[in-house]
Amino acid sequence: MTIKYFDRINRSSILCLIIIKAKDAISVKLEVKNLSFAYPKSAPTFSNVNFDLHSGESLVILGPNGAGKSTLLNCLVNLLTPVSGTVKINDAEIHRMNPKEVAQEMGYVQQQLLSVFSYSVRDYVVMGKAPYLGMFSQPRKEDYEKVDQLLEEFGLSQFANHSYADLSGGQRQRVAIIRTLIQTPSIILLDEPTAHLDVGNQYKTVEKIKELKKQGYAVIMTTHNPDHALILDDKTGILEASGRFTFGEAKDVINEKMLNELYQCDLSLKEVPELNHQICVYMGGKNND
Ligand SMILES: Nc1ncnc2c1ncn2[C@@H]1O[C@H](COP(=O)(O)OP(=O)(O)OP(=O)(O)O)[C@@H](O)[C@H]1O
Repeated sequence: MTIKYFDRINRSSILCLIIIKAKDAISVKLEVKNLSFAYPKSAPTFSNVNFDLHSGESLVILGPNGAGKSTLLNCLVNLLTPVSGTVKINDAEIHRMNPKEVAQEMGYVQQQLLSVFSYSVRDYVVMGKAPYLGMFSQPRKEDYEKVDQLLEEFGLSQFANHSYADLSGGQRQRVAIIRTLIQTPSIILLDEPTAHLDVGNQYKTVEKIKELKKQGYAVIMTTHNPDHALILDDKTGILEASGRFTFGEAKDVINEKMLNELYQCDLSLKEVPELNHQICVYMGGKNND
């Protein structure tokens, strides 16, 4: 088993959540077969993870703290080597690809975003182009124009010339997503992209993912909020503490029994007439009264 260095993420501009984009309308297929992983001298983190994801689809991965969601994403982007199983993008096995090739296909926004960069936000974001640049080449004017356009779209223009290190956790998270979009991968993974966000920015992020799907991206995100899966109403993966992974449509895999067992908490699913999906509500023990 090989644990690759975190530092590679910066060099190759792989960022953590997963999004897949159809480059120039090319359709993309991510195929995960019988994927199992264990840290050294530890019980398996997960076993036999199986799913396919296509361009324009999203996969929301739910699971309690420590279940292995980040570990699974790290295996998908080839930062961790699984004990067994395969990950293929358009039939190419990811473990046979070099870091630059992986970064051209997959953009990864990790959960822990380092605050050590002294670059301006604009320069940090444009580094998303790194997988396409030669050793001595520079980003082009069009690359900076795209950066400025995305900063504007995400409401972050006023921070363009600020130091990345001075941003708040939530601002860094959104800037990291923009850097991933500049990377124009075929696949983007987002690990808890809403973790540092206020409630408004959480839902804006979910809406952004809907937009990205429409543009042809496929998105994989981890979250602790089942409502994100219910809103996106697409593929959902449930990773239990036991390492068992269940994959299916949100409406087929999310139910009250599953939620209560997964989170060891009194949760209900409620219909909201104005919405065409259910929402998850904490019952505060009312179900046990
Ligand atoms: N480098 C490592 N070596 C050994 N064990 C590890 C390592 N990294 C993580 N773990 C363990 O693997 C398990 C899964 O961790 P992981 O971070 O993937 O879970 P998670 O579902 O993403 O958790 P959270 O929701 O709290 O972010 C945990 O028990 C964690 O302690």
